[in-house]
Amino acid sequence: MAHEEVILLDFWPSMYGMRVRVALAEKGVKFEYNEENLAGKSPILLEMNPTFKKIPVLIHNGKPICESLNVVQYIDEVWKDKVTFLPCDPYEKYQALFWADYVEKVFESGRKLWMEKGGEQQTRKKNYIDSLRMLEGILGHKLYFGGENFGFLDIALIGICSWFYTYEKFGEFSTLIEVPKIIAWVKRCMQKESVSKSVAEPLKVYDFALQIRKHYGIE
Ligand SMILES: N[C@@H](CCC(=O)N[C@@H](CS)C(=O)NCC(=O)O)C(=O)O
Repeated sequence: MAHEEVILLDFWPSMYGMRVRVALAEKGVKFEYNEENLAGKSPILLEMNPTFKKIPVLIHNGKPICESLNVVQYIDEVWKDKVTFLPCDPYEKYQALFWADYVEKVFESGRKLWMEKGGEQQTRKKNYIDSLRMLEGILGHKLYFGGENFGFLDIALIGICSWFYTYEKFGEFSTLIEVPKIIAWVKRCMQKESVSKSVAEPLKVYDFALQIRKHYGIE
């Protein structure tokens, strides 16, 4: 493709942002990274995503694409010459999209582990672990969710590895014991530079979570 401008509006601990970072790295697309301050959103974020005012936003030659799974599909279609994320077979493709959508539930149950307080932590923990176990079943004995290749569902989920430590600390469990195949999958994914260079450092994320809890008086 001729000269093009690719800008990513992002926030470093965001699992949604990590999807886009990994997708761009997988395709070898160079981009300008713009870190957002979500407590004081930039005029460009408000202009580029007036509907939700959320990161990530990919700005391709001046035009915004919003919603992380949408952005990853866009990247897959625009930069076709490298790897492909979604299978060509319609059934396989829509299965991948279905499970990528399910990942939202996993992210949301993980968020409740560290953002909510009160007596329901055992239920939250169970919901979170059950949701990951469901995905563990989908992974089965495959190398990646995409089979032999790292694909769309792998990209949709991988950012969660930056948050495992935080979830473990607040939920008091071991991810390795609960979902060992997911941990083995994370290790395989981390061997890819596109992943290891794009995901956030778990201890830094934990520190961030502690600050947010303090800010909202969750202690
Ligand atoms: N469904 C959206 C979720 C994105 C999202 O929740 N972004 C958060 C950061 S992780 C955000 O920008 N929050 C700012 C806000 O809610 O005001 C996606 O997949 O892109």
